[in-house]
Amino acid sequence: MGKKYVDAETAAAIDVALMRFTEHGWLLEQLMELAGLAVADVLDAEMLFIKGKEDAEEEERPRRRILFLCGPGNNGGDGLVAAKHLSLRGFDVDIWHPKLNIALGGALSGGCWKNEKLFTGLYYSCKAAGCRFLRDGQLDLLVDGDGEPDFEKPKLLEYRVVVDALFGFSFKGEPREPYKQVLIAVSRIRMVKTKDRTTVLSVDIPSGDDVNEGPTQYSIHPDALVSLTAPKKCVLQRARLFLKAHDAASSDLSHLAEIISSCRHYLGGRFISAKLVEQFKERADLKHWKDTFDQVKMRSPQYVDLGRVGDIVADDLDDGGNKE
Ligand SMILES: NC(=O)C1=CN([C@@H]2O[C@H](COP(=O)(O)OP(=O)(O)OC[C@H]3O[C@@H](n4cnc5c(N)ncnc54)[C@H](O)[C@@H]3O)[C@@H](O)[C@H]2O)[C@@H](O)CC1
Repeated sequence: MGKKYVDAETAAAIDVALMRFTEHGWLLEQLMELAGLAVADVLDAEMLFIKGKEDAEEEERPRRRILFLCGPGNNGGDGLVAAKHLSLRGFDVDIWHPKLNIALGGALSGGCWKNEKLFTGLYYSCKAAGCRFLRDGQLDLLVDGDGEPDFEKPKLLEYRVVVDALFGFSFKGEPREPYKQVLIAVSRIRMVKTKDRTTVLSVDIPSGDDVNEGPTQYSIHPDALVSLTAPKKCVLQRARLFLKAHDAASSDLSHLAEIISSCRHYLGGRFISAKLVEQFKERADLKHWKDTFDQVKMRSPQYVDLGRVGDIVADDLDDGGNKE
């Protein structure tokens, strides 16, 4: 019973199995393209929640600006794919990807980045789609809505949406720079109380979370999360934290509870076959997520809307899912 939420080790093993040539035969490029496409589709749908998109009049265009924060691994690659698709759909897309900046500057050449060719290709397709890459130091991390918009050095709050594609299921330990300062800045966005503040969307894992243990002091608390293949344990830990914080007397904790529970949760990356379910049945309940996708077959091929993280808790408490 249980095991619906997968741990870091199982998520990595599923990834390896999917890409084993004679087993499931997926290529990383294929998985990443579909994962990134799901993120783009979710964001497009999310825009209906986010006021200001409806008519794309010229004066509204800054409201359609999206910033992608991309980390050094494949989570960052999902971000690049989603950025490309959204730019092709008419959004103004900026990308912060420090590892690509270093690679393109020549410092990472010589084969020390296994997927350099894939990422360099993504760089050029993002550029061709109209995305702008921010140079080092070009992003103003102050979470301060005042002052004139500065196209050359945009502030986080000038974006309508910030996409957190910093870290996925291989994140470990305390974040290193330059990512640490960015995590701290983005986590502050949720504290801004203005009506149309920047929306934060996380890819696969809210960055800063310990994949198995859940939120840490560096965690981003997104408005929306797109889990890929199957939600990870940190989502369940968030749900547990929500219940604990919800019952607490302190107003800070109840604010945190509200933030966690209101996060909208989606599932993308439809890669689960009956064979994969069978292969991993001792470690994970992938059948549950395969069925979840199967139920919505034709309506949204790229993703499923799972409701709010707070709602998932209630379901899981009912069926005892993942209780150790
Ligand atoms: N099976 C799936 O559903 C798919 C997963 N994909 C994505 O791939 C992700 C996993 O990719 P990766 O294994 O490359 O891992 P991540 O993208 O999680 O990141 C690994 C990178 O982060 C660095 N890192 C780890 N801890 C750090 C720390 N504390 N401070 C700074 N840097 C740190 C590592 O050195 C490595 O460069 C998933 O979360 C998902 O987003 C997709 O690309 C393809 C499909």
